[in-house]
Amino acid sequence: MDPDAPLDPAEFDTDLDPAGLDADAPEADDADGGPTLGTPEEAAEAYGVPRPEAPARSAAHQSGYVAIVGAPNVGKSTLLNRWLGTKLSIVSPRPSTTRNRVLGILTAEPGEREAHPAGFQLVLLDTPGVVRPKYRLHQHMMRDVDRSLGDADVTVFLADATRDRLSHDDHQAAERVQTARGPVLLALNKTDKLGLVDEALPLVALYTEALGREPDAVVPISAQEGTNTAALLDLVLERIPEGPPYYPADQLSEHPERFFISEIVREAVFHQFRDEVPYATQVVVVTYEERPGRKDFVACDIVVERDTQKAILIGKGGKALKRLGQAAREEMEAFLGRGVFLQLYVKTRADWRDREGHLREYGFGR
Ligand SMILES: Nc1nc2c(ncn2[C@@H]2O[C@H](COP(=O)(O)OP(=O)(O)OP(=O)(O)O)[C@@H](O)[C@H]2O)c(=O)[nH]1
Repeated sequence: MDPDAPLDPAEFDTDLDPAGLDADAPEADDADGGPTLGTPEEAAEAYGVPRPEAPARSAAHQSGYVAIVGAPNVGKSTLLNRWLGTKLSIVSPRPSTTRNRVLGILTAEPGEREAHPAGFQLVLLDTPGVVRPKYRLHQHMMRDVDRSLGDADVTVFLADATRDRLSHDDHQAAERVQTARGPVLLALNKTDKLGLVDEALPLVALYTEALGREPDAVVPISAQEGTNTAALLDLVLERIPEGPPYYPADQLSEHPERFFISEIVREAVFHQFRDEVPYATQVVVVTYEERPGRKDFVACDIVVERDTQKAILIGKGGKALKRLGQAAREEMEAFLGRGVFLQLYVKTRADWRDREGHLREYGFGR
């Protein structure tokens, strides 16, 4: 059997009412629920980290880069989405979902926010979870992390508040964060899972030791519930330089729609398949056509490393692939706000995660 032969194109063309992603997005930063953690000052005091002198709130427009860095699965993409008030970066319960740095642009135009009347623009960088590289792919991912740390005016070092000690990946992340160009804010996430926020206190000392310095601030948050995420944003803004916007006010990202389309398929793979399959999967958008008066036409290759993985993705009688396509199409329609006609093809590229040629073809290392 030719591994590259297209399957019967899985066609997913039912009439779904495309719903705006915003409809499901949590209210930006004022959601109820989770423990109330108080002001950043109280939080910093509770966590025994003196809050250093923060610069006075700027009267001029501010702009800068903010890197969100941490071990896999700590909630970096969830925080990016929370701040943007929309789902831009894919999220899954499995570690190492994010593979490229995902850039989201948060703009407040002059007069839009009372606390920041001059307006601001933050270029938020969601980075892949820090791991010890096992494949060449991981090396590219870690280069993305380092590049983000080098670009960032402020780094948010995100950690899981529910751990009782640092994992190997947390240590690796702390080591990389040591190279951050600007201030480092330690945010302890998932506090909604704690009975008392104080349970996370011992982590502050452990992270301080791993970083080799005191963080510039410590903030317990819940990215999922929106607890203290606005306070964290305020602490970030206090450290962002004055400057003009880099991007037009209505631009949310610099990635093309094709990038998000491939990420949506990849996210669906993470949600529907277990073990190694999602990690061995890359998605390439082969065709993306907007067709006036008709649904958009999207064709994607789903690339895996082994024929056994291909068989799993396709499933008996193509059932698994059909289910995957249906979920991905619904998400795409919500993202694009338009109807989509989606075709998926599964292909095998042996060991692509370790083949420089394939990695370049898939956009790593550019
Ligand atoms: N309870 C709880 N779960 C959270 C919170 N933030 C994120 N999560 C969950 O943690 C899991 C990982 O979240 P992601 O945002 O994908 O984490 P990430 O750090 O971007 O992950 P990688 O891509 O692996 O680096 C998902 O199941 C999220 O729903 C939180 O504040 N509270």
